[in-house]
Amino acid sequence: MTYDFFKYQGTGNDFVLIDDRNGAFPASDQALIERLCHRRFGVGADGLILLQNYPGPGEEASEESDYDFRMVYFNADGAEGSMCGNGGRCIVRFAHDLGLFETETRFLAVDGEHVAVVSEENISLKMGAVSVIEDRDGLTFLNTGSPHVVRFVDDLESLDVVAEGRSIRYNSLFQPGGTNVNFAQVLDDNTVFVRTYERGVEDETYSCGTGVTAVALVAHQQLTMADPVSIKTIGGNLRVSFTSQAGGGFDTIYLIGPAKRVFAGTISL
Ligand SMILES: N[C@H](CCC[C@H](N)C(=O)O)C(=O)O
Repeated sequence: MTYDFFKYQGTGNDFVLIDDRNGAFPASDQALIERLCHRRFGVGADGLILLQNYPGPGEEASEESDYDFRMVYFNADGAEGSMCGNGGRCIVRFAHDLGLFETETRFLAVDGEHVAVVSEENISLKMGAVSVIEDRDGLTFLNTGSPHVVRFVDDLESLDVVAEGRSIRYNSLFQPGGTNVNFAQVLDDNTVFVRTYERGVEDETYSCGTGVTAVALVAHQQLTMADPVSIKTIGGNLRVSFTSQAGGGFDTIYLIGPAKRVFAGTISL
């Protein structure tokens, strides 16, 4: 079998994208997906994303669920992950490149509906609402589609993100699922530098979309940083805009930044 694939990256968070509208890709083959994401034995990526038809076989679309496509996201370890913000921006660029919509799209992901707008450079992706920011034994924890710890530090450049991140990722407070871990340093009144340890990749990535979204909301709540928050990651710059609710939650959250096609190829099995 052969499968055409495309490689996309969003601020250095990189993904194998496959047009699976015919449903032929063996999505339950975890070892295969892990191998394709491997940087020595495969294409190399932080995750693999399928673009599927909505409704799928046996599903019925209602008027409210008139989606352009469905996003199915796998982490580099081959397991289906929770929501991926940079992957979401990449699949929107992919769907746009495939001609599935012109400027605005609605699609379905594991955490529900997303809308997104494409401009020349940037993809603005609407994220799910966040109802609560928790304190778990002094660690700030929230779910922005994926689970995230946010910790502010003074010297992010020299921090051992993998060692520190891994110890929090496996902390019993977050089991059985574990958590992604973001370390953040305030650079100025509305800019934060973020480095993320990603579960499922089990390493630091160059950028994490749901992670920087989490950091922006915590920066607003704990440090009164104003909307929109500018984020610097190793892989580039992002912006997060949001509305804060009286009860402490957030909605109309947008993750904004570039997403690009890098190359195309063919996987032969
Ligand atoms: N890189 C992704 C996060 C993937 C989340 C994944 N690591 C998990 O928790 O399953 C992003 O841009 O939001």
